[in-house]
Amino acid sequence: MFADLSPADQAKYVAAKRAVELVEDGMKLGLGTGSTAAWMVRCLAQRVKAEGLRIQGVPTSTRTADLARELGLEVVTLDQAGHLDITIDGTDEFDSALNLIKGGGGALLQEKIVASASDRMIVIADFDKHVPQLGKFPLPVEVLGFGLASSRDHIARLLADHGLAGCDITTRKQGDAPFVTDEGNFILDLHLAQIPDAPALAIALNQVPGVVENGLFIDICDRVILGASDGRIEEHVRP
Ligand SMILES: O=C[C@H](O)[C@H](O)[C@H](O)COP(=O)(O)O
Repeated sequence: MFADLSPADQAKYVAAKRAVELVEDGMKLGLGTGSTAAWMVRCLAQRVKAEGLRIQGVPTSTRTADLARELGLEVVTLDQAGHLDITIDGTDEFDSALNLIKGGGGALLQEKIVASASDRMIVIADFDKHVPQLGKFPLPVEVLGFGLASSRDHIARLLADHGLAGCDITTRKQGDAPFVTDEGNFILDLHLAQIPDAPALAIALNQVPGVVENGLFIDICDRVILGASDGRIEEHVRP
């Protein structure tokens, strides 16, 4: 199943496999979204099959739900599960405080709800995702379609107040059409380059009418597991 992987996939697999080792029989899990999280779903399905684990999974996107079902995992909604033991997800960036930028795949809203309903959030990634300061990866913000231009202008003014004047804000596209999230909303990508005060910006963005959620995950992630293509693993725990 895991033969002939590219170095990038080997790194993701190594991190995913390690995270799945922390899963115990009877747990309810949040299943993240993205290429790294997909490896976690595959590794989890393999363990469930081999060891007969009783696991319920709450997916954070239709993509992950489809993959989990295809591999035979039991999929339930967050409300059916109630409380979750662990969410395992990927990230686009993380800093040394284990704050994250997520949403490169557009799943940030369900990811944040699911991670926040979990006792622990474990992030899996390759070493390149570790940054000294968040912001190089464009910050995704999920917004309602109603009043999109007005919300974008409001965000631009807010960024200026946070010392980030003049940053480009783009509407995410899928082909020629706007990208639409699982919840039927749009994504604005904020090209900030650096975010001097991520906790403050995360709170401020969610005050803008029309903003549904932003991709800054502050004080949510408990542990990051990094994998490398040579099998090396590094773990960071939130101080
Ligand atoms: O919306 C997508 C998620 O936040 C992903 O977890 C994130 O973009 C990382 O994806 P990948 O593992 O493919 O780099």
